[in-house]
Amino acid sequence: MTPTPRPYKDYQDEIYLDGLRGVVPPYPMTYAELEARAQAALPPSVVSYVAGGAGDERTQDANVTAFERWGLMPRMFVGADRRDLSVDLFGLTLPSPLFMAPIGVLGICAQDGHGDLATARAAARTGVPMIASTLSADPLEEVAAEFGETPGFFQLYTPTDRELAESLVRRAEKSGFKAIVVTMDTWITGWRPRDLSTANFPQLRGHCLANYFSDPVFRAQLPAGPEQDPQSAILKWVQLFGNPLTWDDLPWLRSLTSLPLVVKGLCHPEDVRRARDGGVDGVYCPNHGGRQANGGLPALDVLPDVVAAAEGLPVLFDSGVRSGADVVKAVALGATAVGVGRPYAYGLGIGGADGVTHVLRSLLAEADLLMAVDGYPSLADLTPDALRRVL
Ligand SMILES: Cc1cc2nc3c(=O)[nH]c(=O)nc-3n(C[C@H](O)[C@H](O)[C@H](O)COP(=O)(O)O)c2cc1C
Ligand SMILES: O=C(O)C(=O)c1ccccc1
Repeated sequence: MTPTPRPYKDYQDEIYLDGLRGVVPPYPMTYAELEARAQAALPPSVVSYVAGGAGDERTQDANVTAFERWGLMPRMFVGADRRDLSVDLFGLTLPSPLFMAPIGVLGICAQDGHGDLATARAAARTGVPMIASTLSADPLEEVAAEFGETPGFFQLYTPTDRELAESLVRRAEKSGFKAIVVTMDTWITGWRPRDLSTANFPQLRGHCLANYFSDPVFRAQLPAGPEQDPQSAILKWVQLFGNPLTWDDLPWLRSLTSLPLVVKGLCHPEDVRRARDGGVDGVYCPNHGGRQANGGLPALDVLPDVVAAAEGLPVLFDSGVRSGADVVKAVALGATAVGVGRPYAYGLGIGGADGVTHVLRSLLAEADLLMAVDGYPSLADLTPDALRRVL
């Protein structure tokens, strides 16, 4: 079924109509306010985990400021009164290029600890796909059950135990996930001063192991069920978590599933070419929101070379996207689909599924209105030519 183009600008009309009725917008309308309100609402250790990045966070900050160096050229006499933001990805027609990047330990951003389920509900309401992290507080089957008509993707952190990896993928297939996204850049976590300051990172584990604890292959390796002996279960997970995969493992990864396979963390054109030759269906170019390696390039700056090396293969992008204008710019630089991480985690922090829905609808309304105002009625019109460098 092809979804009809959605007039995302309607969110603006809704807010103004509420205003006429005397309703004050319950949620913030700028990213700065969203961040401030979420950080005030969430416990300090959760804030350090979500907001923090690697080293002095220069790469994380540069991800955001990289967008300021590009400007969209306005075009007139276009008559862009109807916009089509839809995207074809892996045989699916998505209503927009926006998606939610995988966030591990997302549960703790919601007051009831079930942030993964709330996010999946927001996906169902908005049509914006969620890439569900391996590291979730609720089993992937329960997360998938909340997606409604919206497709969902499963992000795999490949454990060292191949049988366990296979079991996770089979479960994702059975639950109706539409693609497997394998993250390559986080088999070990980077140097994160904020997490080190609060020293709470290890405690987060208790809130993100539902997929392991519910897995028969994992459970078979434990002396007792994780319910009776959580300590041993967590230690087992630590042993199995990070697999420093090499190119030799790509044929095995490819053989794991007939679902579309996406590799996340590819920034070097040579890696993109090798992944393409290895039969992946899409490449995903982020730098993990600057959480893993400091001293690197802003993700947006590597995007054009990744797109060129992908030679027509879909390119998913994230890291630093904070506005609808950023989504438009990433598409113009060649991204097929554009993800946000922290913005929706903050939406969850201030208002659960409603908060996430607000963040997503705001991003989409802003992108849609920008395309209307600047005369770009469809994503196909957004090419690198539409952009100029800000001097
Ligand atoms: C709190 C947090 C947890 C994350 N956990 C995961 C994860 O489990 N798997 C993964 O592939 N990426 C993870 N990421 C990275 C995101 O998928 C994404 O690349 C990044 O957040 C994008 O940058 P942004 O936050 O600037 O939008 C995480 C990011 C954050 C902020
Ligand atoms: O924090 C992250 O970015 C992430 O991906 C992760 C990795 C291991 C454990 C928890 C989160």
